[in-house]
Order: sequence, then structure tokens, then C-alpha cells
Amino acid sequence: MSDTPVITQMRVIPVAGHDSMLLNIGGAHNCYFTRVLVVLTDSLGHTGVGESPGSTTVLNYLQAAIPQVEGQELKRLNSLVTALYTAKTRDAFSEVSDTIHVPQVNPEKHYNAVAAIEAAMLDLLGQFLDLPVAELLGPGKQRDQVPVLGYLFYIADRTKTDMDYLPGSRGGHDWYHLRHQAAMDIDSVVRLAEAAQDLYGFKDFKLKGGVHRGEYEIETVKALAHRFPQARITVDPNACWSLEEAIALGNQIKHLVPYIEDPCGAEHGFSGRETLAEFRRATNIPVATNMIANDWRQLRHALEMNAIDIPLADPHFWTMKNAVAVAQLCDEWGLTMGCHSNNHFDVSLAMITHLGAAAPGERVTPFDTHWLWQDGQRLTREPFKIVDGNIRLPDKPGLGIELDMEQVEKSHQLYQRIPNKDRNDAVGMQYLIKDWRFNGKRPTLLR
Ligand SMILES: O=C(O)[C@H](O)[C@@H](O)[C@H](O)[C@@H](O)C(=O)O
Ligand SMILES: [Mg+2]
Repeated sequence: MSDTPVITQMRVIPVAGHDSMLLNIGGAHNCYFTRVLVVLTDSLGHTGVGESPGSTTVLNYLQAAIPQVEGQELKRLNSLVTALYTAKTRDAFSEVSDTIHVPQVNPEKHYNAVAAIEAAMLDLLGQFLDLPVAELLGPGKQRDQVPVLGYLFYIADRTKTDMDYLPGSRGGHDWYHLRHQAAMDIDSVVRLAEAAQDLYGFKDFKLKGGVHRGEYEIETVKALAHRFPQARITVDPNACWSLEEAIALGNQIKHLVPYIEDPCGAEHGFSGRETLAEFRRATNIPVATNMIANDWRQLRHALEMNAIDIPLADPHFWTMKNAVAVAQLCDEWGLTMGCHSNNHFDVSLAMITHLGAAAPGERVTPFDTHWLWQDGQRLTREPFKIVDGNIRLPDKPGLGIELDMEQVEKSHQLYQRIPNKDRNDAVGMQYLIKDWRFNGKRPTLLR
């Protein structure tokens, strides 16, 4: 067997960036979000990179994994990732830093860490073989353009806090200003969508719900659909509606939406998979999820119960290779493939683009990305761009990105300075509603 390069160094770099005061079922986004970069160097001098959601658990896990990764040959990618992925390895690291929000929507955090290592190894392997990562996944590259949707949020008034939210500035494109201003009502959200569409050419939108009472969010969806009659609009209340409410609300917009994301969840002794199955039966509206089918066992139960149509296989939850396996399964079994996101930097943007490029078949729904909220805060020299609602895969080996170490260092310094390293959206929310506490069954503003 011939040799492949050896990983000579693994660096784990926590980084932070700025965010707007976006509302969701967990509260209000902090003015900062955190991520973790995995930077691998190989014996040919190449650099491979991966990105993971930031939390001290992920950080600790990645740091502890360094001895297992350094010294490995690239050709051992699969067995190394499998070893890191096992429950045994996971159990060695206790979950010390869950926030109120995270258990609702994120799977076990060690998967996020393993996914970042896998992405960095794929990046190196692609450079060694002179192939884009998409060619190394499942069926290989299927397309050059990956459609993404315009991910809209209600935005709280940052001036009601003393947190360091950026004020935005006039003079550039409206989007770069508007994304920092309060947008609590229907008109403001439509205005946001217009600006985002003008800049990025989105053809589709998703509204983050679970914030206002359900009726108001449905009115927002209707207004968006009215303003963008060609667009596919959807809403994601993160399972905060009851089954009964979800059916009533869903029926009002079933002619307008291609699918609804996590309309309801566990209640009255029934699991989220059971209530989603009932929702589908009652409304005939396809269901997407990033809450109840985030690993193979959950996915099996979800499919056995006919609870979902669209698994949103986030490569950070699944790893890139497993997310493409989900895409293959969707293609073979008549399901639709989609992708969930959290706030992220441009390394993750490249990861989802390669995933989308390798997903087979026509039933691939435009991917989620929070990038529009972060655009301008780059860690790579040339972040991928969203043009006409698509991200074009560059004709380059590996992930096709190059870290800008000066930017990485700045972002790392920011991480060191900020007080909250773990996501906790209750902090910002408590400025708006005194003593606000998370309740997964009540819209954020109803207390
Ligand atoms: O507030 C957010 O950024 C979102 O609610 C995410 O946390 C969430 O995971 C979302 O993207 C989703 O689709 O559920
Ligand atoms: Mg979701």
C-alpha cells in the first residue's frame, strides 16, 4: 500500500464573531456567537480546516482528541472518524456546559467535534488528490451551484440592552444596516426579506418562528408569500406549537408553503415523532426537521412513523460523509434532503456547499445558512458568495478555501475577551422581559 501524507499537527482554535439580536424559542441571540476551528497540517505542508459550533464541551473534546489525530495517515480518515464517533469515546467526555437552548435543537455535541475533524481531513485529502471535497463524498459532485434560502428572524431592539450589538451603518447595501435594527412586526420582516433578496437573490425564505403567538407568525408568512409570489416560504417554530395549534395554523397556509419545519413536538406523553406524524396525516403538509432525526437511530424511528419528509442533515451534527449518506437515502427513498444551520463562519459555509454539491437527485431543498447575518466577518481569504440564491462551488481542490490567519487571530482574541463562551439566549432576552426563562412550549414573547 502506498503512503499518504501524515497529519503532523492539529490546532484547535475557538473563535467568536458578532451577531444581531435575533429571536428564537431559546430567547435572543447574544451579541457574540462562538465557533471552533480545527486546523490540521500534513507532512506535505498543506493546511486542512473544519468548523464546529462553539461550546466548551466541543472545545474540550477537540483538545482531548489531538493525540488520537496527530500522526495519523490521511488514508485512515474513515477508521479514525469512526473511532472518534463511537459512544465509548463520547462517554469519556462529560457534558458540562449545556445551555437552556442547546438541548432543544442540537444533538450530542461530540458529533459536532468529530465532524470538524472529518471536514479538515477531507480538506487535506482533497488537496492531496487534487479533487474538491464534493468528489470524495458519496456519489461525487452532482452540481456546481447549491441553492440556499433567505433565513429570516424577528429582531429585538438591541438599544434596550447594554450589550455590544453592532449598530449597523448606512452607506452600503441596506441589508448591512437593517440586519442590526429591530424588526418585530410583519412589515419590518418583509422589508428585511426585500433587502436580503436584493443582495443575495434568494428565491426562497424561511421564517424563524416560536417568537410571537402562532397566528401572528402565520400572518407574517402570508405577507411574505404575498410579496414574493414565486418564492417558497416556510416557517420553523422549533416545535413550540401544540399539535392542535400546529394543525390549525398549518391548514391556514397549506396552499402557500412547500413544507413546515418542526411545527410541534413532544406533548402529553406523546413524542415529537408521534405528534409530527399526526400533523402530517391531518394536514398533508410535508414536514422538515432538525429536532427529531439527528442520528441514524432517530431517523429510523422518524421514518418508521412517517413523521417527516425532509431531514435537515446538518454536516456539523452528522459529519459531512454521514450527511451525504442521508442525502443518498433521501434520493433512493423518495424523501427530500435539506440542511439545518446555526450562526457560522465561512469555513462552515464551504462545508455545507460541498455537501449540497454531492447530494444526489432533484429533491434537494434550498439549504439553511445563517451566513447573511455574518457576511463580512471572514476567516478565509475569499468566502464563498451567495449569488442569485446559490453558492457556486469553486473549481479548487479540498474545501477550496484558505484561512486568513490574521482574521482568525482577531476572532480568537475576541473569543478570549467575551464573557459567555457557551450559547445562552436567555441572557439577552432578560433585558426585554425580566426574569425570562426558556419554555419550549411557549413563544418567546409570551410570558
Ligand atoms: O436561533 C437560531 O439561530 C436558530 O433557532 C437555531 O438555533 C436553530 O438550530 C435553527 O436554525 C433551526 O432550524 O432550528
Ligand atoms: Mg429548525
